[in-house]
Amino acid sequence: MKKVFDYEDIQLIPAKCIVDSRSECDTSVALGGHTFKLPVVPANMQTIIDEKVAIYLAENGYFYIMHRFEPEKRLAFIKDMHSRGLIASISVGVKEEEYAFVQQLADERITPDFITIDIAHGHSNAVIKMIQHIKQYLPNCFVIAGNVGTPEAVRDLENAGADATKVGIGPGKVCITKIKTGFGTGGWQLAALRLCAKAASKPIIADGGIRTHGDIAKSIRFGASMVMIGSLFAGHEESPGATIEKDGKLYKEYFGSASEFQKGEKKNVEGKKMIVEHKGSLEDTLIEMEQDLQSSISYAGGNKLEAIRKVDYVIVKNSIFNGDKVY
Ligand SMILES: NC(=O)C1=CN([C@@H]2O[C@H](COP(=O)(O)OP(=O)(O)OC[C@H]3O[C@@H](n4cnc5c(N)ncnc54)[C@H](OP(=O)(O)O)[C@@H]3O)[C@@H](O)[C@H]2O)C=CC1
Ligand SMILES: Nc1nc2c(ncn2[C@@H]2O[C@H](COP(=O)(O)O)[C@@H](O)[C@H]2O)c(=O)[nH]1
Repeated sequence: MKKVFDYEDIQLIPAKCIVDSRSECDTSVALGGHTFKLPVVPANMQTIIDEKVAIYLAENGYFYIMHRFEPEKRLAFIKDMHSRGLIASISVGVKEEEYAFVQQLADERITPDFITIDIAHGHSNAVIKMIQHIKQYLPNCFVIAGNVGTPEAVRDLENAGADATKVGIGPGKVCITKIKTGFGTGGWQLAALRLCAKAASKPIIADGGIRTHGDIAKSIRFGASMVMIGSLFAGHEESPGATIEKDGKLYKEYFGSASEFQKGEKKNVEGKKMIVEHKGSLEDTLIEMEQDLQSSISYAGGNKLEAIRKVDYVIVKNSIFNGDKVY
């Protein structure tokens, strides 16, 4: 069995600084022929992103992936984003009607810039078939496929034509897959990312388990091109989740895409609903993330994101917080 670790077990080792100010460090990243301000994408979940948030992110140079839980809105969404000169990035599942939707896009000569195939167990013939279907009908679309947790899965989806893969089965904050099924990368997501990245020949998106901004830098170090984040983006003024007042304090709801609440039935439930403290504006969080990542790059001894990939690290088993809470 391989030695495994997770985000809280790792510290990156500083290298000599080459910048005079952290503001000189460039956090931008290229994906699918576009350059984005941060290697970060809010999770394609209904309490994290809606049309308004997508427009805000796209207009301000951030990557986004719209969720797939209001399928009837997708066509109009793509047209609206394109009419504004913004990228269109949507999600699909693998059921029969999704094949018809992709066909409809092709018939109407509408190509979203990015399509993410978003299912729980992405190492499957269902996802391989959908990748091939999208590539046949929308060959210019950048396809992200997931979720997976093994090098074999990354290779299979890349070989089927995926342009990027999304890694993470069960590390999410509202995930109960690990408890309900006994499977996943929960508790060793960073080590799983490392194994997957070694096998990958295309970009990897690390998905789930990010609890601090430092975890973004650690994901980059272990091979991610981009990091998908749910819980840290939940609870903002702009977040679509309902606002709840409790004992005079404001909270917002954050629920799993496989929760009973999302599904509307108690069948194959692998997610839960929780409330998170109200966090203020999304813009402030994005700016803080950028500043923290600029600082990470400076500690890595560079002025670009790639510098982080080269740093050394130590495993400090479960001790980096010295018993403190994360925040
Ligand atoms: N990243 C993660 O760890 C996880 C994420 N999720 C999220 O929850 C949402 C719902 O996911 P999902 O249930 O896949 O979506 P869907 O309910 O749309 O299921 C997609 C298809 O895959 C099948 N399917 C799902 N899981 C399995 C499995 N373990 N084995 C075989 N077939 C399977 C479903 O059939 P059937 O329902 O009949 O089995 C269905 O046909 C997604 O957004 C997903 O990303 C969910 C769990 C884990
Ligand atoms: N097992 C489940 N995973 C889920 C569900 N809904 C979303 N997700 C995954 O979690 C991440 C976000 O993780 P976070 O730690 O940043 O909060 C998200 O991108 C999905 O991959 C679910 O119901 N069950």
